[in-house]
Amino acid sequence: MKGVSFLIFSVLWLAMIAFSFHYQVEDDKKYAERVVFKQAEMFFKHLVQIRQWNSQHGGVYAPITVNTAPNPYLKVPNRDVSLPNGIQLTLINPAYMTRQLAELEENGSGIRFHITSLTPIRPENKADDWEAKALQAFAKGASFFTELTDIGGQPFYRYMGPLKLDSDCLKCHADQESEVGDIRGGISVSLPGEFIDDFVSDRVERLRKSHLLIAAVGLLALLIASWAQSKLSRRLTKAQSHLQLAYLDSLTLLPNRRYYDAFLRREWKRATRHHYPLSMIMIDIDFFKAYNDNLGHPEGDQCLRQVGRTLRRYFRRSGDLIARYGGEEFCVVAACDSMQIMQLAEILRMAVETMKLPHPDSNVSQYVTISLGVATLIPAENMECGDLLLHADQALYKAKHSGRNRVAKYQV
Ligand SMILES: Nc1nc2c(ncn2[C@@H]2O[C@H](COP(=O)(O)OP(=O)(O)OP(=O)(O)O)[C@@H](O)[C@H]2O)c(=O)[nH]1
Repeated sequence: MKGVSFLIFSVLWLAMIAFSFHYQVEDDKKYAERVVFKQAEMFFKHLVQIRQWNSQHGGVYAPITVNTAPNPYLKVPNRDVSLPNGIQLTLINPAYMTRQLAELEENGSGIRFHITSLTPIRPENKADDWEAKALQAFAKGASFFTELTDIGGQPFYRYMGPLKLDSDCLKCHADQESEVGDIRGGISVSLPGEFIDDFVSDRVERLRKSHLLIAAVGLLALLIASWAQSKLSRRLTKAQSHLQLAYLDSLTLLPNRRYYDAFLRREWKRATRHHYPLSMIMIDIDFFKAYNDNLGHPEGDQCLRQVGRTLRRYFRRSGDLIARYGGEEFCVVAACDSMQIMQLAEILRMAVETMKLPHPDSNVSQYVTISLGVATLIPAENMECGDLLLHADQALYKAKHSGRNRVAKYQV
């Protein structure tokens, strides 16, 4: 893994961790909200049960005190009674009881609930804007209404459920034009937002720690992988350069004799299996000894490099090979017929001649030239690849002895 890849993977990894953190925090918040609304719903249902108990008894009597004054909106016979010992009692109906409980609850736990209706008998039971919205929703068939909203600038999780008129209710509400099953109003339950703040901040802290740990472990793993990979690639590069040294001629950077031998054997076997012709060109620089003698060995090396570069330009196909055979000799192996190899040989000869590399001591040209011996065989089981080499060598001998700077073909 190179530096850039390591950086990209690290950024991707950290982005994934950030996404996971954000997703889980949001999910936990939603979960906490669901729990709070569920609590509010249970609170509402519990209140309804208590109210039912009260209405089943037609209300309950309690001593009249400063906090429990007779309910002026309760128009029933025997609302206030006196015990023989003189104690004054007043009837507490479900609505009155709910209001009293609401006061206790708000002062105690901070949970607020409010019995309300769109047409309240008691002005204090008037619905606030949010409750009015909920009551309108009940009128359209909603069975409950929830929202995270604010009361007096403070966040509250609010739940509201409808109150339906039953036969016990009619004992007190007989004067109203209502029937059993009608929605008489509702009770809103409001839980302070701060109820879940502690839970959420605790979860966020835990998630932050676990995500930081996972991010660090991931980065460490990436770092180790990157280090291991760069070590491996260093080894590979080293092995590759050893391999190149083993198979490349260091002067011309062409494949060397060892590579050529292996290549020829492999191509020979393949051509034998598939019965197609294999051709070879042996190439030798003309009067190279004289070139060396005249210009010096370093110039001779330079000449070999230039000839090698020029010849190499014609070999792009993976099935063809040009190699430095040894000394000032080059060798070509190609999977083609005799006509094609003759054409290629002539192209190579002209390519070297048109380099116009001055040769001060050549008998055939003022420039460096080459002689080429060409041979083609369709390999068979009873032949050897050395036969092809021998034929090409004999053709080269012919080219040399018939004047140099030419192509000669092996003739049986
Ligand atoms: N500079 C240099 N010369 C080399 C290298 N390898 C072989 N030679 C020289 O190549 C020359 C080959 O000479 P010969 O085999 O006599 O052939 P020639 O002079 O080219 O004559 P013909 O091939 O008959 O045209 C020798 O002088 C070798 O020293 C090399 O790597 N560098």
